[in-house]
Amino acid sequence: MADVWQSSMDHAVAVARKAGEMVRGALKDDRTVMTKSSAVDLVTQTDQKVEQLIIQSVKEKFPTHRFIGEESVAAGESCNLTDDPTWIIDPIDGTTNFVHAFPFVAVSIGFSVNKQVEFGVVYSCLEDKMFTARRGRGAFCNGEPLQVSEQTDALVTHLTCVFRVRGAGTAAINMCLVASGCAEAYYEIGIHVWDVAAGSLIVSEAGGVLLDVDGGDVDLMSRRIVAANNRTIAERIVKEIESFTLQRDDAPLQS
Ligand SMILES: O=P(O)(O)O[C@H]1[C@H](O)[C@@H](O)[C@H](O)[C@H](O)[C@@H]1O
Ligand SMILES: [Mg+2]
Repeated sequence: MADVWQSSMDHAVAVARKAGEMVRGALKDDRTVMTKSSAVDLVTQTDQKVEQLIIQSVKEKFPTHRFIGEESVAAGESCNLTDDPTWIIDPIDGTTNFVHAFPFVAVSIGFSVNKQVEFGVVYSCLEDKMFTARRGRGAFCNGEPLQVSEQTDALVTHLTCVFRVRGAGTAAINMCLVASGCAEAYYEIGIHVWDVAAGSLIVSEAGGVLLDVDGGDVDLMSRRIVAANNRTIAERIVKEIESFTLQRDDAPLQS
């Protein structure tokens, strides 16, 4: 990656830290649910405030960059990835955790150019862990290099009856667990591009493998992903799970 994106990445890390402070503060006194479109799809005022904080601060520094943010899309903005530099933002990944004070909550910022993720930042707010990756330059947690595990006996961070299962309740942190070598794999159908844009690069830069749940190449707009420490485990998951298709994130908006 050309060094031209380093200042964007530095800004992403700084604003993710600031956003994390806001999330930690709100955990103490502002976890009220504003809307609930399903049992798992909650929105709080903090989700919206954090997204605004990130977008405003990026706009000031990089006025030509574009955005895909969970709350902006919920408010009706389009979710199309173009070749332009684009910040893909999940202000609180793990909103249900946040509402319950379950201590795994992340700010996730992916940055894509020419539809390719160039860097990813996941800040696990309560653990105070800053996960970062730049394409071709490795993945790190608080500055320490990350490497996926060499285990062949898989611990998986999502539901399946074949593997041992743990789950943090946030796609971004689940993927960082794989990148850190604490779990061998994560898969999910139903996630969105903002949940996995940053985490997917962190996994692949830590030496992991990404697949679609049908075994093809991963497509960040398809709402499905398998992330594993190696291809054998990724392919075993593909074989074991029953896949299905959901409306893509970039499907045309219904008029
Ligand atoms: O909506 P937010 O941003 O909190 O994120 C989602 C998580 O990332 C999923 O892993 C998880 O399974 C849920 O779908 C959750 O909603
Ligand atoms: Mg999310």
